[in-house]
Amino acid sequence: MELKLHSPVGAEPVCYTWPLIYGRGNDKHDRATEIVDTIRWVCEDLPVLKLPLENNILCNYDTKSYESMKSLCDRYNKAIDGVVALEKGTSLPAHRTANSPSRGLLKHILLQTYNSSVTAPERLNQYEPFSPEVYGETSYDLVCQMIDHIKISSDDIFIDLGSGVGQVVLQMAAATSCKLCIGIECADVPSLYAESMSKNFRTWMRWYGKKYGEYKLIKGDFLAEEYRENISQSSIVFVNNFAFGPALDHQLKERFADLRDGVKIVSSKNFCSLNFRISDRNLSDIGTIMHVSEMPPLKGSVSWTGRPFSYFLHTIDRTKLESYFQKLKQAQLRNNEDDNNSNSTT
Ligand SMILES: CC(=O)NCCCCNc1ncnc2c1ncn2[C@@H]1O[C@H](CN(CCCNC(=O)Nc2ccc(C(C)(C)C)cc2)C(C)C)[C@@H](O)[C@H]1O
Repeated sequence: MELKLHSPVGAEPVCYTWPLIYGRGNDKHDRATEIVDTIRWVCEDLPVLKLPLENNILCNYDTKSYESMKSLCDRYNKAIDGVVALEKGTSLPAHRTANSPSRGLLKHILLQTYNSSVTAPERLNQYEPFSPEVYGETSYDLVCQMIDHIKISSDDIFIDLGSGVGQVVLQMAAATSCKLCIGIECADVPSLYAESMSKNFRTWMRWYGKKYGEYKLIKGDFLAEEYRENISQSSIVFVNNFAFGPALDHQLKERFADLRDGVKIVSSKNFCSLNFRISDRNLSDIGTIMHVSEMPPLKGSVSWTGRPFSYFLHTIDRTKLESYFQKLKQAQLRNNEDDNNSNSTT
């Protein structure tokens, strides 16, 4: 037994097999709820359908009954076939100029992508600071806040260092105008899931008729020599380094020394002290070439320590170091003048 949903833009229908895998005790992964939410999201894009569907089918259905879900899907499909047929007639079918998904829709698509890809979440270490299982709970909104906080253009290349199953990369590819989004992940299980996440993401985005930028999910160790260039060519670097040790952070600082001025690094632990001041004792610190600031924690987000999470925005700026040496030189020149003056008067 299966349930089909026709695409609002005439792409291939998606199929769910019944019985649906019920959320492992949590409704956010309940595929039946996902089907109803999908119909609601399609209605958001098609106001002509919103009222009739809400009044007729979205008001009474039983997610535990196949018959009820079957009739829900059949009536949705009938309505959609009508709209798609109508659009086929018009000269400029609206969806040909695909738009980016709204933030609400993208959150739903990332959940659908996760549900259809990560079939055994227990195989992922769920104690990660941002476990993929609950991505939509806080990480999604957090990344939205980062997107609002840093100016992003189509000249930008984004990289997520240690990208897990790829949720942040997919979100950035669909939510920003970056010309390329890259994720590098070394562990086997998340990398394998990232492949199916990518496949299902493309299927869902095509099904909704939504556009997204180019992205690459790479399996590898981001410290490997072969990825130095991927990092040095990036202009926006995300690294959730909260649980990284000093050795790993040091290795990352080495890569950051190659980044161009203006490049932004957003992390969950700061790479240099917030009150770093250049002196002749810390000239080799990464702090000499970057400004760092603490970003406001996401409203409502608390970390497992109970304190609100805070984030750090680092911006590469070598003029800091240049002006330090300028001042040093001027100071030396003044000292020399004073010496000369004092010599000449003696
Ligand atoms: C071969 C080998 O294992 N060598 C050891 C190398 C260690 C360092 N190199 C690594 N290379 C590649 N991937 C590695 C290596 N270290 C570990 N990871 C992977 O990071 C993943 C965990 N990721 C999260 C995955 C999802 N992505 C996010 O949460 N991204 C993200 C980034 C920034 C933010 C903000 C802006 C808010 C700060 C929010 C979210 C973080 C915590 C590091 C795990 O799957 C690890 O396997």
